[in-house]
Amino acid sequence: MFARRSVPPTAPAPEPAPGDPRRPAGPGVELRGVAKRFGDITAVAGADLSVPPNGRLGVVGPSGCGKSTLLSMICGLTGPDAGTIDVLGAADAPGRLARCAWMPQRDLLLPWRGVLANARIPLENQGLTRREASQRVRPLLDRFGLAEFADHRPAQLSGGMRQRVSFLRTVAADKPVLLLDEPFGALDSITRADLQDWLRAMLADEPRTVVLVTHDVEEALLLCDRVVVMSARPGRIVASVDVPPYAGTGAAARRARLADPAFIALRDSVLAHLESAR
Ligand SMILES: Nc1ncnc2c1ncn2[C@@H]1O[C@H](COP(=O)(O)OP(=O)(O)OP(=O)(O)O)[C@@H](O)[C@H]1O
Repeated sequence: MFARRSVPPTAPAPEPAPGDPRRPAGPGVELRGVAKRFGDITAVAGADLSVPPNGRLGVVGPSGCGKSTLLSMICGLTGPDAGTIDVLGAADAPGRLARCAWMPQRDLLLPWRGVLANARIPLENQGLTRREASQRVRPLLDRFGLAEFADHRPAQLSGGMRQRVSFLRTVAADKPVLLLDEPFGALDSITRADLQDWLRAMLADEPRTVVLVTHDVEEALLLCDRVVVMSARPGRIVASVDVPPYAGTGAAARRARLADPAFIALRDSVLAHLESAR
């Protein structure tokens, strides 16, 4: 249903210069001793995480354990109370924000803008004209099943459609780091599987550093090369599971993976960690 590439082909990109946010320098995403309190609530306690450039980390954990807070700290929108965060060589909040495309749980679509106009916001923010940004984003509408709805306002869309617009906007931002917070939670199972397949194929073609927060353990294991489990609040990393790569893309490869006894054993082990993390 969805085709593979994230952005329409353009002229080959030159190798990013040193200092360019797209150039990997050192670790992809690294957190050392990161903690965050909101008043009396300790949301995150002493988180240590390291994701190599173009690595894909899945984060699972009980509701309220601080997963979303972790993402908003990585991209610099929430300041940690303790610890350090580095994103592709940037330790300061504006530098981290420049390197990250963040898809929050709530879609934050602008109600007065249509689908296309919402999806092109990051490109407008990067200095493209509305026309140039529309040219880049429009081909993606079809791939996300939104072509007929280009001018529809968010209030005219279903929850699943709004989530697809939000996901499209995140991918279209074309940043080297994707922070995805339950990106497919509101989708029906067929569309969800389609978008998982699309994302996996896109990342195979155009690797990026990904931190994926999800309540779906299978989704984390299908899309990521490592999955960490957070404890109930205050959130700590209590388990880390390496996920062996698997060959192929698309629905057949996914189904074979889901039926693989090694995959089932991995899923059960993450679920067991989750149960003891509550
Ligand atoms: N801006 C805020 N002000 C006050 N408390 C907050 C704020 N953001 C998060 N919290 C609190 O911090 C804790 C962690 O919230 P967070 O949204 O990070 O959890 P989560 O693991 O993403 O939850 P869920 O899986 O339900 O989305 C919660 O107790 C929440 O109430």
